[in-house]
Amino acid sequence: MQGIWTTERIREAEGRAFAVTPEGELMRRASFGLSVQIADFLEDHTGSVSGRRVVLLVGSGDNGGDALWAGAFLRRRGVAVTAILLNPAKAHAKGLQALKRAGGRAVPAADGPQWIAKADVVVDGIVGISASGSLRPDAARLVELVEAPIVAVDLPSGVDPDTGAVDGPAVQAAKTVTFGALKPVHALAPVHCGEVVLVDIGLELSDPDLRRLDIVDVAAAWPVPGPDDDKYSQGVVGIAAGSATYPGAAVLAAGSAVRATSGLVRYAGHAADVVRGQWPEIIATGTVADAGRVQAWSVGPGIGTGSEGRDVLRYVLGQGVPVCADADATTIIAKNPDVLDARDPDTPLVLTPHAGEYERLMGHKPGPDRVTAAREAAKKYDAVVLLKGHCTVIAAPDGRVAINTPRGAWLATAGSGDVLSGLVGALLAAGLDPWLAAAAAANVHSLAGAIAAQNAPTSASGLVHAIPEAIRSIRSLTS
Ligand SMILES: NC(=O)C1=CN([C@@H]2O[C@H](COP(=O)(O)OP(=O)(O)OC[C@H]3O[C@@H](n4cnc5c(N)ncnc54)[C@H](OP(=O)(O)O)[C@@H]3O)[C@@H](O)[C@H]2O)[C@@H](O)CC1
Ligand SMILES: [K+]
Repeated sequence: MQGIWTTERIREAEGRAFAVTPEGELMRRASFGLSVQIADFLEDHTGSVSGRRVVLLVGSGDNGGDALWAGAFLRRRGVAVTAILLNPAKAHAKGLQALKRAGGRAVPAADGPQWIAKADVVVDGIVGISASGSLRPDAARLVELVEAPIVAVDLPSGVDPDTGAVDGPAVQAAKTVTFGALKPVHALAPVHCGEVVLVDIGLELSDPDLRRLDIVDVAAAWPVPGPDDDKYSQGVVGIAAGSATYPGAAVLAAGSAVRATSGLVRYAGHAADVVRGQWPEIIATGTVADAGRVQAWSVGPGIGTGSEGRDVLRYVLGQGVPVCADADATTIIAKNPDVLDARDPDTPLVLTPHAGEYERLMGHKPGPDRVTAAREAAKKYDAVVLLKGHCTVIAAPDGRVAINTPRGAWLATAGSGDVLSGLVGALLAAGLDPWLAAAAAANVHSLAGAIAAQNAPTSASGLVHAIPEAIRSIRSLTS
């Protein structure tokens, strides 16, 4: 798993590193690594390094210092470097001196536009981990003029380092070069960061605040049958979804569970005939009480929020097995919290709200800090909370948080959530830790979306059919 640390933790680690390294050494490591990455970027995008024109946007702190020092290193490789100083009096003095000594130019913001127009690459050294709020007007005016690709220093300026929130003008980078460790912005604002490259500067950090699942983690977690397994030993999942009028949710959630693992899938609900017709391998019954034993339930999509849905949810919560409560089940819980009385507190519960369902559950919107929002809901409901959005945040009641960074936005299609709930249910039935089950499901869900879409719109059915290919491609990395 990739660890991600908040800016507070990064600063603490920097403080420890400062105490044992010569003055300026950390910045030297950071800016040298940055210069190498900028040169690589130039090579990739223009075919050469020497003779190219790089413009640095330099703010008033060490982020600007990194940019200035990197500019000095790039001069040695024959790059023409111009620094636009947003606040000349506060520009990093030693970095500025180094750039000038190396033959670089420094100009005030008023002269910026003419240099920006001629740049092959623009480097964003406006602000780093001490950022607050979106870009200030002087910086925003210059960024707006940029047509060349931008390489961001540490993080794209204007994006909140700890939440990834953007509430005004912000840099949209093609590449972000960060130092020491990944920060939340890198997982939560992928569109603004572009490609993220981590330069090691020797920070020592443990116990990440957040995590991002590597594809190898997903491959290792995904249940694979052994020679002694049969259809029961791999986990039987029950799907309670859909209705006679709207059988689609049932077909998608149950089909997704079929595709996810080799365990048995039971379906219970009014869409039994349709489900059986689409998926002959599913044992389908009319009611949850008739469904037989399962190792986990996935309940909610399309069951309605009336008394019947309530009874179904109460029944599955009382079975002493892990439950993934999705869609209508979330709304039922929000409106009738007493249904949770049926739950044995020791059995895992996974809730999968989108922002609107979150608001129903918590009485307020998730807000810009989605990690804290998911953590609060996980605590309140003593459940794993998978907060849907462009980036999915998965919080466990014990405080663990995983971020699933999307692969494009193709998943924003009708029925996509039903597919996710089937995946989570199948992994819960296979016995995965519920937080890992939710995170791994989100990961394969987004990969299946990318495979199904192939740069054109896809459907939830397309997603279901792409699940085996997604699992295959993940497993190919480890086998
Ligand atoms: N420490 C280390 O070991 C290492 C650190 N390294 C580097 O240092 C960076 C952190 O540097 P830092 O702490 O000096 O502050 P930084 O982020 O440059 O901000 C500067 C000032 O900008 C202002 N400002 C705030 N918000 C703003 C906005 N929205 N738009 C515009 N301006 C805004 C605000 O000042 P104000 O104008 O409010 O007085 C703020 O104080 C880090 O990201 C990494 O790149 C690396 O070299 C590795 C070693
Ligand atoms: K920056």
